[in-house]
Parts: sequence; structure tokens; C-alpha cells
Amino acid sequence: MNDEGRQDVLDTSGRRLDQIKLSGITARGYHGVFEHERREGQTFVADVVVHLDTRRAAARDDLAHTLDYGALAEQVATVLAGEPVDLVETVAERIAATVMASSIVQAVDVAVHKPHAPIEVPFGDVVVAIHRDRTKLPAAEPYAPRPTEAPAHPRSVPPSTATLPVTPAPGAPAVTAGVVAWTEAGVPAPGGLSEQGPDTPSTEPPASSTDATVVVGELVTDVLDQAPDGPVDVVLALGANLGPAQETLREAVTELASTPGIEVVDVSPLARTSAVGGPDQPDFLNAVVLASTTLAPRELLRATQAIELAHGRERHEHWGPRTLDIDIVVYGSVLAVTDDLELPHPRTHERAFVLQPWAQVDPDAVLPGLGGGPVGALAATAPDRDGVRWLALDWLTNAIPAVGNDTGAVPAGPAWDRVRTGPDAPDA
Ligand SMILES: Nc1ncnc2c1ncn2[C@@H]1O[C@H](COP(=O)(O)OP(=O)(O)OP(=O)(O)O)[C@@H](O)[C@H]1O
Ligand SMILES: Nc1nc2c(c(=O)[nH]1)N=C(CO)CN2
Repeated sequence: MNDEGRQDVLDTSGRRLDQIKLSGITARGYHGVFEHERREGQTFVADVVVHLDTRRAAARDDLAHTLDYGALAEQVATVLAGEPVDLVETVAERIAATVMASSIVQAVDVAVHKPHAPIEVPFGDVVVAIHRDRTKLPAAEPYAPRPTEAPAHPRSVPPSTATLPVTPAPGAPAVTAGVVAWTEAGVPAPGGLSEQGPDTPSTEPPASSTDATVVVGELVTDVLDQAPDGPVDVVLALGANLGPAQETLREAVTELASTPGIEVVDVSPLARTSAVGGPDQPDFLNAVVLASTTLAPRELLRATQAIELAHGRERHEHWGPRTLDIDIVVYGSVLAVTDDLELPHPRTHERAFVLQPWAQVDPDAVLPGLGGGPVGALAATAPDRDGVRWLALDWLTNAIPAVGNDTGAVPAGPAWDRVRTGPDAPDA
């Protein structure tokens, strides 16, 4: 066993084989025993470790002598999203068989996660992990989707989660619609939103067309449009690196606080951070706002986007510079994946520029969902942790040195006296 609890695989001379590891391959699949799992689908995630000898490929620098990890990821995702079966075990076996169809592969470890499995008690994840090799072959055929086959999963709703305008049923709240993360299975508890994963079965009977969850033709509102029963704790991540960034962030906090249905509870120190991803661009100022809201998740998204727009937010390039960005990091403990809103924000777990300010303002915070955990611990290992240059405590009341065309050096002079240097700041 190695230190990850996996078996090392030896070659014919008793030496450990090399490994190619791919983790977190994610797709919507329709596997499961329950009818609602087959109908609505849910997120499946796979981790794969392929055991093989990579020396020949390395010596010749030739992809033909190893396994192309891009193709591997696609094969695995195809199985996850492919023809539905009842058991996660079958999905894992199919992945193993598909990977081992390549003769270069000596063995494979496959773990298939079903993080929103219909389990009635709170749980973190369910995983089926298998090891197959040339002595214990997979008990399945390699998977190939049949090209002429109708979609594998029966759908009662369109395949996109794009928001579509629909006419509300009489007496029903205005709705937006699309395929939803959880419809019947996740019908909110009577009276509003319940904090549960999208695929947690409700103990309530399915909603009728007169319930708050409205079926209009084939279009269904989802729980992200439902107002909660009471105030829900939310965490918002703010960032800016164009224009008067500090002033913009201050104004954004004020505007959030004056939005009906949002109460700002606390505001983190301001972090100056190196830009992560995207083109070459100035440092960001980042902060985290703890708030409480009675808005539905999508109403909150509309409110934050309106504030972004009011500050001249334009979307030109992915992860490009911006006057203001407001992400919904978490909304209570809601887990949801739709085209327009994902909760928690899917990249939070790897972003020190969010995690560090969050841990400062709430040291006990825990990020829910897959990849989540104690925020302080995640911040300490996030890949961009060294890019968090310093933290200013008093940024709401005092000016801090401008970001933009600067050198990235520690700010000096009188303003720095009021700026607390973060414990991890490499420049400090
Ligand atoms: N939790 C979330 N918070 C904010 N926007 C979200 C969230 N989940 C999904 N989105 C969607 O992401 C879209 C793109 O948002 P945006 O342009 O701010 O992305 P970005 O800030 O460039 O990248 P990133 O999402 O990695 O921070 C938004 O239009 C919104 O519909
Ligand atoms: N340091 C930093 N980097 C980023 C940020 C951000 O707010 N701060 N936002 C991004 C997309 O939202 C991409 N990269």
C-alpha cells in the first residue's frame, strides 16, 4: 500500500510501475436505482490512477508510447455521462474496463464519487473504489457509446439549464425555468427553501402544479428560485483590479448592505493578491463579505450582478481584468450545479484570494461540498497562497495604497502603519 491507501503495482521484475493520475473528472450521469435519479441525473466524479511504464514514452518524448491523459479524461467522462446503470460499482467497472482496453495499461485504480447520492442522513460523499489489473480483470466490457442511440437518459425537461422566460401559472410566483439541479427530489420543504443537496430525496410528496414549485408545460422552476424559510448565511467574494478598486469595493459593500433582503454581517480585511489565471493584469484587491439574506439564490445573484454592472463591469475575456466581481461563495449549505449558478462557487476551494480573507473574518468557517473543508486549512495549501501579498484591516475607513501600475512591493509610508501585514505575506 502507498500512503494514499492505494496498492502499488509492480512490474514483472518486482519494481513499482509509474502512474498517471487524473482526479475530479466530473459529468452529469443518470445512474441510480431510483426513478428520479434516472430522470434528473446528478453529478458523478471519478478519480483514476493508471499504472504503466512510462520510460519508453519519456525516452522518445512520444505520446504514442503512453496514455494520452486528455483522451483518458474524455473516456472516463463518457462513461460517467453514458448509458445509465443502477450501481456505482458498475460505473467504476466500466471505467476500469475502458482504461484497460489499452494494452499499455497494467493496472488501474478507479474511484467513482456520487456526492449527492440519495442518502437520508447528512453525509460528505460516497465513493466506490476498485483496483483492477491483468490478474483481476474488469468484470465489464470497455464502454463505447452507440452513436445512433437515442439519448441514454430519459428527460422530461430540456437538456440545458439556460434560463428561459416562461409565463407563470396563475397564482404562481414569477418563474424562470430550465433543467434544474433538483426538482421533484429536492422540492423545498413547504414554505420555502430547505438547505440540502440537490439530490437528497425529499420526504415530502412530489409537488403538484399548485405548489410553489411550478410546472409550466415541461419547464420547472428550481429551488434556486425559491425564497428561504428564514435568513440564510451567505458568503460573497469581492474582487477588483481596474479603476479605483478600493473605492469600488467599499461602495459595493455599502450597496450590498442597502439591498433589501441582504444584511451585511461582517467584512474581511482587504487582500492584495496576484491575479490568478487570465492575461497579464494588475494585482487584485479582494475581500469577503459575510451576510445574511432572505433572497432566493438567483435573486441574490441578480442583485450582485446589478452591483457589478453599476460599476461598469464588462465581460470581455475569461478571467480578464474587471472593475468589480462579486461571486456567491456559499449560500447556506446549499449544493447546486446549474448553468447559471453553482453553489458553492466551484473554484473557491483552490483560491487563496478568497479563502484567506474568509478565514480572517471567520476562522472557524468550513466550505461545504466536494473539495471543501476548513477554510483556514484550504487557504494554507491553495496554489495561489503566495500571491496574497498583504491584508489591510482598516480598508473601509482608510485609504490604502493603490493597485494597478505598481511594482508589487510592500506599500510604504504612513498608510502602511494602518495596514496589517498578513502572516503569510512573503513580502512582509
Ligand atoms: N456561485 C456563483 N457566483 C457568481 N456567479 C456564478 C456562480 N455560479 C455560476 N455563476 C455564473 O458565472 C457566470 C460568469 O461569472 P463571472 O463572469 O463573474 O466569472 P468570472 O468571475 O470571470 O470567473 P469565476 O467564476 O472563475 O470567478 C455568471 O454569469 C454566473 O451566472
Ligand atoms: N487574485 C485574483 N485572481 C483572480 C480573481 C480575483 O478576484 N483575484 N478573479 C478571477 C475570476 O473571478 C480570476 N483571477
